[in-house]
Amino acid sequence: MAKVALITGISGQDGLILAERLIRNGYVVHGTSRHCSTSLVQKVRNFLIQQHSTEEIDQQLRLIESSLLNAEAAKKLIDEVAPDEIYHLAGQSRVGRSFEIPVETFEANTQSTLNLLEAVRKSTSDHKPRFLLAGSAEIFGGSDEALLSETSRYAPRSPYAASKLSAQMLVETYRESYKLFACTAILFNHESLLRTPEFVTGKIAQGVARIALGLDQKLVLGNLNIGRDWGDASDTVEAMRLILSASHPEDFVVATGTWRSLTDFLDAAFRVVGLNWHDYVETSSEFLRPVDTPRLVGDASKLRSKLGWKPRSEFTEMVEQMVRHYLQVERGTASIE
Ligand SMILES: C[C@H]1O[C@H](OP(=O)(O)OP(=O)(O)OC[C@H]2O[C@@H](n3cnc4c(=O)[nH]c(N)nc43)[C@H](O)[C@@H]2O)[C@@H](O)[C@@H](O)C1=O
Repeated sequence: MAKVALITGISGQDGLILAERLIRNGYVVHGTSRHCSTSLVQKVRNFLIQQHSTEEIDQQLRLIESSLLNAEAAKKLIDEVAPDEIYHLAGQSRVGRSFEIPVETFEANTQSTLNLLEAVRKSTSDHKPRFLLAGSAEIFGGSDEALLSETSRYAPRSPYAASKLSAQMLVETYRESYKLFACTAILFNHESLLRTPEFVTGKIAQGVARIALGLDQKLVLGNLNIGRDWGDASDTVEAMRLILSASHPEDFVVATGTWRSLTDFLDAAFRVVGLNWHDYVETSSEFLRPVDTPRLVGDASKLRSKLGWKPRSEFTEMVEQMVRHYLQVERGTASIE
């Protein structure tokens, strides 16, 4: 019997990459989205069709419209799909935006997690599904530790970070008190060709492409004095799979361990088209956050040693692929989906 996975938020960067990986591994994948519009269904299928036949997609993929904010709907979803594994990726993922919509952020990230955990707890199925939450390194946003691990001090500094920390605490509670196989993957920044310009890496890749093609003269950013541990989404998704396949439920930091400044990213991105970023980048207060996270670097030793995870991709190569992809998008020969 094929394993059944439920991916909430299947149309996001991680959801698409994970769906592709699970289908490749023989799973039947049920993916939820708040609105299953024709364009969303097309977006998911268009992505998967690059790697799979139409028959495989028809047999192994089901898309479901579902609001996880409704406890009854979440319960019905779990009962009907009866998944072996749940990857809870849906939510409001923009840190800056969370300062403007804290209530919606908390509902999308925390209430949804509680509803799903409750649905799993109440499920009468013989084998309860394993549950993974896409957590966030932002829970350490205000920390001054050089390398952040599972035991680092929590220091949320945005409504987004607070919502992710609360969701993670719910996962821990259900694991310890109700003995569910529930884990949080504490994700550091991870990028891919699917990264949209709402995030700084996608914005830079798009901006560089537009400047190189003569469509824009400059790229306007916010705070340049930041650095991140930018990994590759494909490696991150592999970590999620490993965490749910482990013998015990545990939380794991997912990070490369390497720090890059935003100007390192700019350097690498502009170099792809033979330009110097100093000539094109400007800053504006429009893109500043009320409180920013200056630096986040993770220590994934636990994931490496216990589950054998190793990031495979390399920073400069990843940046180059993102810029080349956006060059195609801006020339009109590819879509960011
Ligand atoms: C781990 C964490 O990772 C991601 O959150 P993020 O780190 O906030 O990602 P970002 O790409 O929006 O910002 C990175 C940094 O870049 C600075 N920055 C400068 N200028 C612009 C700018 O123009 N736009 C944006 N978006 N950021 C800018 C900005 O101020 C910030 O310091 C999400 O996946 C999130 O879901 C998650 O969990």
